[in-house]
Amino acid sequence: MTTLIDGNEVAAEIRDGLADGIESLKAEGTTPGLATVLMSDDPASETYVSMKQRDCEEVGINGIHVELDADAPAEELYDTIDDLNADPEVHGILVQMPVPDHVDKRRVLRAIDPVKDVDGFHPENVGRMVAGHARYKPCTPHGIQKLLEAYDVETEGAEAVVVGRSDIVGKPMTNLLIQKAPFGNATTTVCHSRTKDLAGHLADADIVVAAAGVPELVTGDMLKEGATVVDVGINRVDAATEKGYELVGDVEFESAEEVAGKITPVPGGVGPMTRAMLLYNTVKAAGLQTDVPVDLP
Ligand SMILES: NC(=O)C1=CN([C@@H]2O[C@H](COP(=O)(O)OP(=O)(O)OC[C@H]3O[C@@H](n4cnc5c(N)ncnc54)[C@H](OP(=O)(O)O)[C@@H]3O)[C@@H](O)[C@H]2O)C=CC1
Ligand SMILES: Nc1nc(=O)c2c([nH]1)NC[C@@H]1CN(c3ccc(C(=O)N[C@@H](CCC(=O)O)C(=O)O)cc3)C=[N+]21
Repeated sequence: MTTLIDGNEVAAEIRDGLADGIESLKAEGTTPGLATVLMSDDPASETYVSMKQRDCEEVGINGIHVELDADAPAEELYDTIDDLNADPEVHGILVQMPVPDHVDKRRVLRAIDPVKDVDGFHPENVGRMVAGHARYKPCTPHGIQKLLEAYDVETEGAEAVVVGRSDIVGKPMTNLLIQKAPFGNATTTVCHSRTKDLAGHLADADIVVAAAGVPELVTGDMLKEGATVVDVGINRVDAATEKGYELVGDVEFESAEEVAGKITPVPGGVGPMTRAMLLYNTVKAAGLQTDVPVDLP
């Protein structure tokens, strides 16, 4: 029997687990605040950001949203970040990626005060994570570790294959999986667009994390019997639905489900976990900035 990994359920448990920390902060006069900054007309980005704001409201985090025109001068974004860095009510800042081409993405990541960088993308935070003492683990890979924990997936000694090497998913996921730490200790292979024999690598994998942004790249025939399959991909493909599209992952669910031991769906798998871990990092950030001890789930 294949187990469906329910990201909505585990994300709800994480959100519940944040209530005590949020209470402790409020008792000391602090409401955790998360600022989201959107500089894009992309409808998918707009959807994600509004979901993040709704999550904040649900758990009692103060959500602040800033929207900039996609063709506004880059300076407007840099100035916005400076203002949010200086605002004591803002404990976490997320600039939705991608930013327009005329904006220097690396400058954006460096501009965010590292203690408010709840994405964990600032070079200082990347360095800390790689060195094994993360301040904020990046939300998607951290959420995946929480899913593995919730479904008793043993990573120690496992063969893991990460498909994709992006700065926001593939690289940090690989880093966490190879760490000498809980939900690490996996023997990890990273595949990318120049990989010659993706199927050959996948055939040996006990754990597959698919984050390529290619609809249904990974199919059941490539997988090892009983593998745990984590599908990060969120691809909008044209379909005769009310919205005119449907979401598909980087894994062909129908064929993969036949072979996998445990598998995440899209939607309802990794996506809700990414959002839950953003709330987690925001509560942690508020604790660090106010010296209030907070218990985290
Ligand atoms: N569920 C969630 O919470 C999140 C979902 N996503 C989704 O996850 C997917 C990946 O996102 P992200 O990491 O930002 O994407 P990027 O486009 O930044 O990176 C994609 C990676 O996949 C590799 N790749 C592309 N094609 C292939 C292929 N045919 N075979 C093997 N590797 C390939 C690329 O290789 P190369 O480096 O050589 O170009 C690259 O490393 C997207 O669908 C995105 O929407 C992203 C973030 C969070
Ligand atoms: N600075 C920054 N940080 C990010 O974390 C970040 C980013 N930029 N840019 C884009 C990607 C993508 N991402 C998602 C988060 C949640 C869902 C999510 O909640 N998905 C739901 C449903 C989505 C839907 O219905 O459209 C699900 O999978 O069930 C998806 C994608 C965060 N990202």
